[in-house]
Amino acid sequence: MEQKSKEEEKKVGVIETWLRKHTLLFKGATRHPLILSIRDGSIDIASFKSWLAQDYLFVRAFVPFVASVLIKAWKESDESGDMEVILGGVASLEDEISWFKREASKWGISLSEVVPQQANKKYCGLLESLMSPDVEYTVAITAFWVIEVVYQESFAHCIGEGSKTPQELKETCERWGSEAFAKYCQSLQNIANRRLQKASDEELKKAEHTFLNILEYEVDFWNMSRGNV
Ligand SMILES: Cc1ncc(CN)c(N)n1
Repeated sequence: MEQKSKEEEKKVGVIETWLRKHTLLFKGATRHPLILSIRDGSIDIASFKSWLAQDYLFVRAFVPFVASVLIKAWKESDESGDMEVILGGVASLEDEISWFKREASKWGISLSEVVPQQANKKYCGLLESLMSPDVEYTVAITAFWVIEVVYQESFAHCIGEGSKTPQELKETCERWGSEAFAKYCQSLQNIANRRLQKASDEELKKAEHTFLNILEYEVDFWNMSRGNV
């Protein structure tokens, strides 16, 4: 793909430029066969249950990561509104954890017995490395946005026009596919874009590397559940 000049990137927004440049990988993470199988109704429920159990563990590790982004916003942000957006994210994770517990009990999953699989451990390890105070706010908020937007784009696809998502999975898809979640992701994207526009070349490079890393880890995360097909 053609290289964009820095001036062009500023006008379009760094994230939009990356999304165009890395369309294939982004599609790989947001149109994974597991998601497509939810949308067309062919999903194997064992795969869904496996994803649910692993994601519960992931979300527990995601909470301290989001808290670390909040601390970075407090210390480094040039806009006070960032904190409110991130705080909203922390607050909604409490509800999300309760939802996972209810959903797990609905499907007969004992969450205390779930063992993290390799791809999950690796991804949680990445989250932990991103919590380091050495990781700049710009890189951390970009990571936060991409983690959230992968789920938003994926699950919105399952409830879009023509979807045959089974009734019992619709609530899951609504959780991340809703308009409200899309708006929240847009707020995160706006913060990340604002920061990236002012970032040094070195910071930009680190943020793009993290963006790509996360997309790959998301694909691996979906793949874990496919092992059950
Ligand atoms: C693996 C994964 N990625 C993203 C999300 C959305 N918070 C999630 N729950 N799990």
